[in-house]
Amino acid sequence: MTAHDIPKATAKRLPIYHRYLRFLHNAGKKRVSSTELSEAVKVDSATIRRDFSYFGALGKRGYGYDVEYLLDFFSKTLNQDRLTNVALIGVGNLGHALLNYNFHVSNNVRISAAFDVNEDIVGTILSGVPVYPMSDMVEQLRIQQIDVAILTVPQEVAQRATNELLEAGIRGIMNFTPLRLSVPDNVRVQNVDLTNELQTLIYFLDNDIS
Ligand SMILES: NC(=O)c1ccc[n+]([C@@H]2O[C@H](COP(=O)([O-])OP(=O)(O)OC[C@H]3O[C@@H](n4cnc5c(N)ncnc54)[C@H](O)[C@@H]3O)[C@@H](O)[C@H]2O)c1
Repeated sequence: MTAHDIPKATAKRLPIYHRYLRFLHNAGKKRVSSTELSEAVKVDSATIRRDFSYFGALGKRGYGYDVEYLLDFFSKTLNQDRLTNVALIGVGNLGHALLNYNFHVSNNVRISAAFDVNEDIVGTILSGVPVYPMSDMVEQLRIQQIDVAILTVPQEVAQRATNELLEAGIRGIMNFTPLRLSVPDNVRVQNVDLTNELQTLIYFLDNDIS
């Protein structure tokens, strides 16, 4: 089974499993039961067993799951062994926060180039990441073989910046702007909306849905 055949909901949980397995492995644990895993990652054990079943029978009754084997398996599935360089477009409030964070918990993704129009920061290095002018974007993305970008520009310029990203051959955009971007079918957009997330949380609390 390839990553493409895994249901989307399962694929979304893989990084959560992966992070906890890495933690267990670092702590020297050799095996873990689905109940233990369930309590740690807050996913019910039936879901965990079903998720894992997509990868073949990985668990053994009465033994649980082999931590090292699972970790190795998930690392490969998630491409954790490969470093992916990501670009950040728009280094304002949110962009700065993301640059500071720079995905420290993960060994395999990092923002390696940032782009902005603000003359005050262009040409500087922020949190170890060079900030280039937008006019260098197409060239830099090609040189650095970057095909994923995080978009944190003002809404009014979001489509324009996206068009430039498309010109540079981008394949995936993590879109923090409120604009629904127009992209061709072969480009994937992941919209991130914290307000939405917060409202969903409040809705669940108000309606007592677990
Ligand atoms: N999804 C969320 O939950 C969430 C949360 C906060 C903000 N946002 C959105 O994220 C975006 C950024 O918010 P912010 O508070 O960091 O804004 P900001 O104004 O602080 O930063 C925007 C940055 O983009 C740069 N910029 C402007 N035009 C540009 C262009 N054409 N090309 C490249 N860079 C350009 C600016 O110089 C600035 O550095 C906004 O669209 C905002 O609505 C989303």
